[in-house]
Amino acid sequence: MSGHGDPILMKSRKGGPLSGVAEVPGDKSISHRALILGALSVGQTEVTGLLEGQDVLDTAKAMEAFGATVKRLGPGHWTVDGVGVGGFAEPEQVIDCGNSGTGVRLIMGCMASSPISATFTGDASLRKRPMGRVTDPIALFGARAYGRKGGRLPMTIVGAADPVPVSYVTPMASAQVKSAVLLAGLNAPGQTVVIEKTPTRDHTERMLRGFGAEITTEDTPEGHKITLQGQPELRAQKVAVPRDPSSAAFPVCAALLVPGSDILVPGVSQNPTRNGLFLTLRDMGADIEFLNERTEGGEPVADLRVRYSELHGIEVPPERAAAQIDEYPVLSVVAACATGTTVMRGVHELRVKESDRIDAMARGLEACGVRIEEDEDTLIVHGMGPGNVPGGATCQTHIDHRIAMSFLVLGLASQKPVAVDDGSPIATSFPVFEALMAGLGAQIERTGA
Ligand SMILES: O=C(O)C1=C[C@@H](OP(=O)(O)O)[C@@H](O)[C@H](O)C1
Ligand SMILES: C=C(OP(=O)(O)O)C(=O)O
Repeated sequence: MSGHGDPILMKSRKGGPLSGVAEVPGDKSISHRALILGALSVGQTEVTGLLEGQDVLDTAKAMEAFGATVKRLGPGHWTVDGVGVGGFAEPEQVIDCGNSGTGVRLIMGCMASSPISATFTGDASLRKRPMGRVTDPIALFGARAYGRKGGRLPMTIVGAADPVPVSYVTPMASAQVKSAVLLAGLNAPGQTVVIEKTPTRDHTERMLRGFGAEITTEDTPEGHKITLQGQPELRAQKVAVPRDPSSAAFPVCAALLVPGSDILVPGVSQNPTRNGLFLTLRDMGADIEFLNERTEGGEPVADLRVRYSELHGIEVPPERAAAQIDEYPVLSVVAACATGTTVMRGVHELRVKESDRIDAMARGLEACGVRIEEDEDTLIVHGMGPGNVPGGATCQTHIDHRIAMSFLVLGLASQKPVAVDDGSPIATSFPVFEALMAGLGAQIERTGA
């Protein structure tokens, strides 16, 4: 069964200003989808800027197991020879999605409407995460799921031999659930409809359209409605993956918190379903300039110039939650270093990520001397003001890359160093994090296994 490697103890400490250019890797969500849609297309898809994080590498392996041919030509440069919609072969082995909720949930969706079975597993974090949110809607297509109690991995999905199209209102704000339903709808006849009350990241819709599917979106009284015409022939594409705003968040927040810093983060996706953190930081007083705004690979991108700023706490608009869902851990670090209180409501989805991120951040921040209030759906951070967070703790990361990187950012701005018990999960989404942060002048080190 999947593990996540040996723990890597890491520590960060205060140093001089951060400066230079931070070229963060390709977007994780788009990288997964480029491989998956490439595998479901006819012909050879060519991807540049692919994130070579473990989550995406696990999806690449899975696509091979379902019959696609996936090749690496050079750094971030990959090809996928697809099998076409409905062409997935039955994998001979268990599909191990490692740490990746996106990987497992999207892949379950794409095989659910084919007459094949597949068994999925993942690491100790992924095996705790709920899969019922995907197995419920794919059952409507005719697929069956046999998993552990609570809808947990390992789990076998028996795809529908004779799928029917589905109309589904997502019960939670989740792009993974929306995408799983749309991907299942590809191999069903007729129209599959997804309605989401809160719009979530729209990469699946944008990319399906780019690969030739007939897909429309409209705002209706019931919510944001997406209609997909089933059984299209998807055609191979060239996909240029923009840089990941969720990874950019770490150098951006570090530069805002370390006095005297001035950095440039080029080519970061500014897709409005992903840019919530940058808007929130600006509301807190951050000096972020959006330069050279343009479109690359069908996504709006900009170069971000970020300078050290004295920040103040705010009530974060809850309607912005979906557009910054993965950024709350590092936002709570920024909030701890800001003056005044930051209130984050509408964030219950954080409890079912790689870890319970509300709990992980609350416990670690408390250990670093910050006062926190929380309930099921809320995190409130009482900011201590610039330079006033004591730090000096070892924070538990619970096999969660974003928790690890967030506390390492905190250590750059706190009085005493901050350690994390395990930085190894950082490789799932941001394998060059340490080198990139070192290049900016950040003091982050490994302190032993
Ligand atoms: O669809 C995607 O690529 C993702 C959707 C989000 O998850 P949910 O769908 O669970 O909100 C996000 O947290 C995850 O990092 C990536
Ligand atoms: C939640 C995340 O990823 P996933 O759900 O794909 O594991 C994340 O990267 O923050």
